[in-house]
Amino acid sequence: MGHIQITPSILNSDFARLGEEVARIPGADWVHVDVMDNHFVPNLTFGPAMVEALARVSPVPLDAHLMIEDADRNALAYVEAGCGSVTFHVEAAKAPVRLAREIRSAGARASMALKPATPIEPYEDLLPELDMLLIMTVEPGFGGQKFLDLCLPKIRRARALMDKHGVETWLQVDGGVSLETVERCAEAGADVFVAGSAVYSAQDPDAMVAALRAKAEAARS
Ligand SMILES: O=C(CO)[C@H](O)[C@H](O)COP(=O)(O)O
Ligand SMILES: [Co+2]
Repeated sequence: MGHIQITPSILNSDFARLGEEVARIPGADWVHVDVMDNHFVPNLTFGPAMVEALARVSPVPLDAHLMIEDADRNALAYVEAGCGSVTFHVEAAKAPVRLAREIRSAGARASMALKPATPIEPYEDLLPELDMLLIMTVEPGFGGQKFLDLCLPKIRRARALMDKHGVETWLQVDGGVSLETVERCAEAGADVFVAGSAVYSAQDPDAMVAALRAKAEAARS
């Protein structure tokens, strides 16, 4: 299992002041950028030009979460925009192995996401192709939703499969992660934690990053 990483999502931050919003979380490991196309999910956010502008000012690297159809054709634009990690949804990729290899060849970490109802087992053999697996803990589309406890067994099963294959793949959780739920995720085997509303609704977002990290680290020991 990798070290604990905290990745605030800017989805619930102030879109009119994005440069200032990312400057409020210097203690984060990554900034999580939720790209939505109004087709794969019923919501619309940023495209590559906006992400490229954010990458230029962010104090930490960008972790793009692509909730877009036709990931095969569109994912590389986010590597070119300067993201250090690019996550595509397996439900939106026609050729996930080829896509993961293309993302890696282009110079970013390759990551694949699973919606809550998508099982991990059919994708076990893909784990060595991935730098990170994202297990969604809400239905993708919106920030501020309630954490789905029904996803915890899948996190445990994914961690067991990673151990079985001896891979270094990080295990990210995204959706409803807060001081109330972060321990459950860490105990189940997650090591990378996305938190949007928990971080940006806090008085001091960087202190919330530290508090989430402390809870996750304590849950693991
Ligand atoms: O991918 C996402 C939604 O589809 C977001 O990353 C996620 O919901 C973060 O926000 P919150 O922590 O408020 O749930
Ligand atoms: Co996300």
